[in-house]
Amino acid sequence: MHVSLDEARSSFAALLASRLAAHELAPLAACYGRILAQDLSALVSHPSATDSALDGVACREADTLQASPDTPARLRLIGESRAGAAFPGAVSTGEAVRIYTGAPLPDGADAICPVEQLRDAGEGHTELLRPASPRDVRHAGSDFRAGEVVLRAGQLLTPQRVALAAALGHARLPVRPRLRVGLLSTGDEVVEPGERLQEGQVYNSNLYGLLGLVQQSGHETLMLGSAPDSPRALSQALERAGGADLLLTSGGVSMGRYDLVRDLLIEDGEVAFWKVRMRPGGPALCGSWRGTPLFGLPGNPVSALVVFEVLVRPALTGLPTRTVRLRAGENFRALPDKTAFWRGVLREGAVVEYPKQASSVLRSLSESDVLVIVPEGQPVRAGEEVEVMLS
Ligand SMILES: Nc1nc2c(c(=O)[nH]1)N[C@H]1C(S)=C(S)[C@@H](COP(=O)(O)OP(=O)(O)OC[C@H]3O[C@@H](n4cnc5c(N)ncnc54)[C@H](O)[C@@H]3O)O[C@H]1N2
Ligand code: MOO
Repeated sequence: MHVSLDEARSSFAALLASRLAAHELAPLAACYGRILAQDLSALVSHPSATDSALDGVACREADTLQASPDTPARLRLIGESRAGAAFPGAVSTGEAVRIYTGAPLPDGADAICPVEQLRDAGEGHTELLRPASPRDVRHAGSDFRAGEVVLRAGQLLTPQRVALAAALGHARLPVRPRLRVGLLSTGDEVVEPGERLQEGQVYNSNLYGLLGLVQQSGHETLMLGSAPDSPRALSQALERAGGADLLLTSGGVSMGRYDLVRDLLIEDGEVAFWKVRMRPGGPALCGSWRGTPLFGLPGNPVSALVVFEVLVRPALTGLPTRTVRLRAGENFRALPDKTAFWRGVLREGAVVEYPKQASSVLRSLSESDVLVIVPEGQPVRAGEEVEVMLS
């Protein structure tokens, strides 16, 4: 019986839940691509003191309101404020302090005039050619305040967010555990790239798609090679994954005599679901083998990678699939009982269909820009908006 996309996602997530529940502390430099496990608050405020956004002078705005090249505001220079060496005194009417970007604003000053708008007036004075601006004062805590939650549990740690975490004052971050994911390709016909290909054989492209996708999702991979179509060879290959948190297989989940992965689960584990209301990827299989969660991806190369994006990645990252809406540049057909994920190409601000949609055409993923999501029985007309995933 075919399950819905939501049922498939929650069923797989439930199988992984206990393994993903823990968290560990990782140094910042090891956090790229990992998932934050707890909310993160700022340990300090930024800026830590009210400071200047420009190199120039700090003064009182009221002294400079009429300043122009013809009627410059003449101010007496009384000192300097540098990052790390604040001016110790206060600025009074008619006075200015030289200041540099990021240096603390002296007491009494409320505005900045940049160096490009200054003219030397001799005798320890400077002339402002335009009014000093309070907008170039950066107030303490205006970016974030100590104690404020700035990053949220579940966020993917991109380089930008790791940089922000460093700015918040954290040296180590609570991250979700890395699962060890065993990857196994199945099929007598599957051959490693670099070897000689006989007629009827196919190179093991699925492995090289899945390897990268698992790593991109923040987890470790364990290469189990490929297994021929025999129950014994299959279980021997999976045994090599001792200690894996998840087994990811490709091929052998459809209706053929040699589609053996499901039999393996029936005999030595449990089937959580088999067949999902989606295309490509209908025959996806999920369950556990000897207590280890197993996801059986279909062998067709497009199906394997699309099922990963739609069903596997959300569970591995804990993040929902990110979609955007685009204008359809042509009609997209719907399937009566399956959500379709058609490969789409961006053209003139709209999305059109990639010409070859067969699940065996791996080029369709390489040459398309998005996966167009067409819900069951709801065709999309040209000009309407359609939801897409980046592929
Ligand atoms: N009678 C039916 N036949 C099929 C059905 C069906 O419902 N009834 N479903 C079709 C669909 S949809 C898909 S998808 C495939 C899935 O089949 P399997 O998961 O059993 O995969 P295989 O039969 O082993 O291989 C399918 C195809 O993919 C190539 N392949 C396999 N492994 C790799 C790999 N590691 N790298 C690259 N390519 C691979 C394989 O050579 C086949 O061409 O079943 C349909 N059939
Ligand atoms: O849906 Mo299969 O997964 O199209 O070839």
